[in-house]
Amino acid sequence: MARITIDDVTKRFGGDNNSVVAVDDVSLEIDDGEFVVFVGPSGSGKSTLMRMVAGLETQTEGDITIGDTVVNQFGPRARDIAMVFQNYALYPNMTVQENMSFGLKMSTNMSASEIERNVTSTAEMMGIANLLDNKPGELSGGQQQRVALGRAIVRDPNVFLMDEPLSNLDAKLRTEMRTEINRLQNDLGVTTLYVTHDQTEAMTMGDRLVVLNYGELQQVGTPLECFYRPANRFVAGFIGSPSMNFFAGTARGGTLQCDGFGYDLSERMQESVGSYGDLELGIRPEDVALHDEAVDRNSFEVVIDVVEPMGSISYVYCRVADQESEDTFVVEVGGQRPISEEQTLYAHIPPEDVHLFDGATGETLHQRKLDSDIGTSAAGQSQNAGASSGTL
Ligand SMILES: Nc1ncnc2c1ncn2[C@@H]1O[C@H](COP(=O)(O)OP(=O)(O)OP(=O)(O)O)[C@@H](O)[C@H]1O
Repeated sequence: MARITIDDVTKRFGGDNNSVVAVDDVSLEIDDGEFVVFVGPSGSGKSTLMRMVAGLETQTEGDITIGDTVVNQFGPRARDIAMVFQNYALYPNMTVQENMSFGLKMSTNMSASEIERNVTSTAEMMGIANLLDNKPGELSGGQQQRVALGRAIVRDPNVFLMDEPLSNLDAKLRTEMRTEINRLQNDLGVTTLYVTHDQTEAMTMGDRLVVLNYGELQQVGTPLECFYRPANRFVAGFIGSPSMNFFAGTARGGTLQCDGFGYDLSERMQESVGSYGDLELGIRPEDVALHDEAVDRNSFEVVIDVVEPMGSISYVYCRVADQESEDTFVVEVGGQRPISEEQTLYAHIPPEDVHLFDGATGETLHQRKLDSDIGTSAAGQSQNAGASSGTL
């Protein structure tokens, strides 16, 4: 097990004239035994950051420390890490037994019988003991992924690095393996970095999320902190599914004038943001209410675009009435509530659930109220990149 420190790390690809900044001055501390998920859209620098920790890529600037050792000059072998990739990277001509033994044979002085014992017990733990004589081509995707995980675990490394390990699996298997990786990480207690672009995966795995966009750190915090206390509009929009709804508007004298409706800013909101300026109002789909009539000044008529039944809930895609804009926002309602596209309904946005963002910078200016303290992150630190925490 090991603590990992990433210190002012930048990675630029290409020459001076057409260089790409894949990772931009990222600093991060990962605790011994912690499970940290790098999450962000495609091209945000997640894999590059992980590959630098692995020693597969060299940073342009900054230091990476594993345990007490600055590993900048060390190749992957010397870092005592095990990686699991999206494409499994199993050797097709070797049996499962041989695939799992290979790393141990190459990098340890273990005897053949010791290696066999370790491989067998890990294969039993992973539920693949009956497949040890098979070759990867004879296995399903889920079984291959178990072998890839088993091969990493049997090496008993200081650090696990996993780059989108579940993205080739179907939805059901993905959910199963997600639970399994959580359980394994918990049992083994090995420091783990996990890359995904899937925010649902990110929310359900890991002690802390590292949210990246365009190579820049947006927020580091527990999944709940990132969900309820997003550092900026990007995090608010990225974490949570369906995404937070946003309404752009201009505040004048305490009323936020959005396209098609005015929203009275509460006293608490005005304390956070003032009464004038360009803002974006953010509200989660589960926090918007749909009524048969306007309940107060902060209600507005909507046109129902599409109703998506999901079973216990439905997603209702709405537009603000009498607007040319085709933009929709989504409301979550109970699955048994009958809603049709022909109905006239009014959306109500409760002030206690509203987030407000700076219209120009996206910085969080005001956060929703919470019923309880969501706690601090596992490492006792929540790093909000360039954002105020706002008023509760
Ligand atoms: N070897 C390379 N040469 C040039 N540019 C690269 C190289 N590797 C990555 N990049 C660029 O660096 C940026 C970050 O890429 P990276 O693969 O780290 O993103 P990512 O968040 O992991 O994306 P994805 O989810 O699509 O894998 C992208 O703009 C990418 O095009």
